Amino acid sequence: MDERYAIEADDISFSYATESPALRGLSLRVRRGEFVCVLGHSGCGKSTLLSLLMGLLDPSSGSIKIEGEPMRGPATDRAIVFQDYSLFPWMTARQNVAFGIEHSRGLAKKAALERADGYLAQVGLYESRGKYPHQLSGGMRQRAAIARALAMDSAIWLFDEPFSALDPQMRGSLQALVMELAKTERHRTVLFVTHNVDEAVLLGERILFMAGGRICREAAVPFDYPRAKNEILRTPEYFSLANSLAELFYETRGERERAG
Ligand SMILES: Nc1ncnc2c1ncn2[C@@H]1O[C@H](COP(=O)(O)OP(=O)(O)OP(=O)(O)O)[C@@H](O)[C@H]1O
Repeated sequence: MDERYAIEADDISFSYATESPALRGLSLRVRRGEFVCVLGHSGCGKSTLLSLLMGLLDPSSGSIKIEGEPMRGPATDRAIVFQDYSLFPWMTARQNVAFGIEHSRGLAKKAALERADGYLAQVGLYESRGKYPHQLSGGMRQRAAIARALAMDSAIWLFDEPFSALDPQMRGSLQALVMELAKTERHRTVLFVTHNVDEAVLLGERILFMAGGRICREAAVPFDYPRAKNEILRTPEYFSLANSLAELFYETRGERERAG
């Protein structure tokens, strides 16, 4: 068992029933405590990869290890945050967060609700804890989803384009929140899927670029944490990395159709 890696995927392939393969021999390694962003065109297999890493789908070939152990389906060592918030609409923000605590840690309802308040405060949502999802803005709902992931105390966080539907200001404040929670509070392992080059460069320590169901390129991000967007945006390193990633988007357009 290799202690260095939180996630190891070796040569994994996956096909949906009627489709050409969504993943084709993909391999990746994410070190413990590393923040890795995954970029790629729509349809290149990013969400499928996350579903396999959550244990919601099984690879048709290849193997996955989580914290050095063979994948055994969904477990609380991994939490996922989706673009569409995925909160229970009939529960308040507080109840949504408490639900995960109650069921993953076996706490009584009252204790779970009290614990939930702490996590909601951490994401700036304490005042709105009694509101239902439809009473919250998109950004607030995403904060609640992040509080739920915090409450699960999972060592690995998977994000599937969580901020794509948000306006730039909200997106900026949630990016800062995720970086702070992932990097300063405790070293979590994060795999963050996004379409957005700027977001990948701002957040990631390493960027994996996917095309045609596998990883075709990777790049190290040359900035230390904590990072401030307005500082890194002006550097030549930022400009050069963002440009080379934008070029990759251009080069790999239509890749999946060619591969299929
Ligand atoms: N449930 C499904 N049934 C059949 N085909 C699917 C299913 N989910 C995804 N696919 C197909 O598998 C391929 C990979 O899809 P996936 O959602 O993983 O890509 P993605 O990179 O996450 O795309 P996006 O960025 O648009 O979310 C696509 O061709 C998609 O149409």
